[in-house]
Amino acid sequence: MFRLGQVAGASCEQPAGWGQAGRPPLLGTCPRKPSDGRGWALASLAGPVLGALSARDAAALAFSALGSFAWVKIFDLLAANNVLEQKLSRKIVHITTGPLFILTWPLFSGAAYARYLALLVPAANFLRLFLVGTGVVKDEGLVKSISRQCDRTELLRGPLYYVMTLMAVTALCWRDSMAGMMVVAVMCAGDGFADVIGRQWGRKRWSYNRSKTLEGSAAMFVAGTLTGIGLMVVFRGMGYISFCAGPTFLGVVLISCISTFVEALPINNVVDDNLSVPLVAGLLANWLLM
Ligand SMILES: Nc1ccn([C@@H]2O[C@H](COP(=O)(O)OP(=O)(O)OP(=O)(O)O)[C@@H](O)[C@H]2O)c(=O)n1
Ligand SMILES: C/C(=C\CO)CCC[C@H](C)CCC[C@H](C)CCCC(C)C
Repeated sequence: MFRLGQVAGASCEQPAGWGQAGRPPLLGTCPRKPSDGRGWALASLAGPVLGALSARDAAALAFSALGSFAWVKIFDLLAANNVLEQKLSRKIVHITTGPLFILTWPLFSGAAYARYLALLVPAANFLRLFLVGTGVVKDEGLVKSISRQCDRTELLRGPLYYVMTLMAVTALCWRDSMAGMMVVAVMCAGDGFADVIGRQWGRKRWSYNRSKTLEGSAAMFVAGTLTGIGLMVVFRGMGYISFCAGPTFLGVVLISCISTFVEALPINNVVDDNLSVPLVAGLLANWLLM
């Protein structure tokens, strides 16, 4: 299989399977020459792009893209059929999609372009949220499963920031950086569990923010810490990162603690916690976990 590294590195090299004329095959067949020049130019571009993907990367991308669609759809159906309360459906999507997404990273090859391929999945979700949120595309199920009050414009805030953070983490951190794992741990599991536990069992309200509770913050701290450690252990097991457990886990605890404090600040009207929490966690992790 022909890889992108080869394309970038050796423009003179002609991939196996190209015809005598030096043109790319399109999905295994020889394309008929389109009548207009622009069409032929596009077909010529598509060939190398498709041909450049290894079977492994193509399968990983397909799995991640279909998985993201199917996962959100399951909660869309559960909320639509009132099996799950809408708020809980939204929070389960919030807690699970980020960690599941980064667990698909090892499916991709070691090619330099692999992270950008993986990034296409949150990017496609960004586009979907944007189109549905602005009303260009109608998707009541998506609105019901991930908005608080069945208001499509809500998709343009928390959920959109959430996928933007996943895009940033994929491009900047990828699988050999603990910072990305920590960001996903506190934004997804931490913030998500704060809501689920705080809403259900929260009693003691913070004096500086009456809408947040001690129980919610405790849940965020525990979930963020355990998910961060869990992701790091998994990626270490696969050989992508290495660390010394004692100081690293101490760093995780500290980052989780400070992120929990930031989440409970009364600043949600100024900056969404899908931006403030990952930003603080990412900066701290970059400093403490490198
Ligand atoms: N530390 C926290 C965080 C949340 N909550 C509970 O969860 C609810 C929603 O929390 P919040 O973070 O304000 O959620 P939203 O901003 O509404 O949703 P999201 O962050 O998903 O955009 C709060 O009213 C509260 O009952 C809590 O008790 N303690
Ligand atoms: C409700 C959400 C945030 C509100 O705070 C989360 C919105 C999630 C997106 C609609 C879907 C994101 C999908 C991921 C980029 C990919 C998941 C892949 C995996 C294999 C399930």
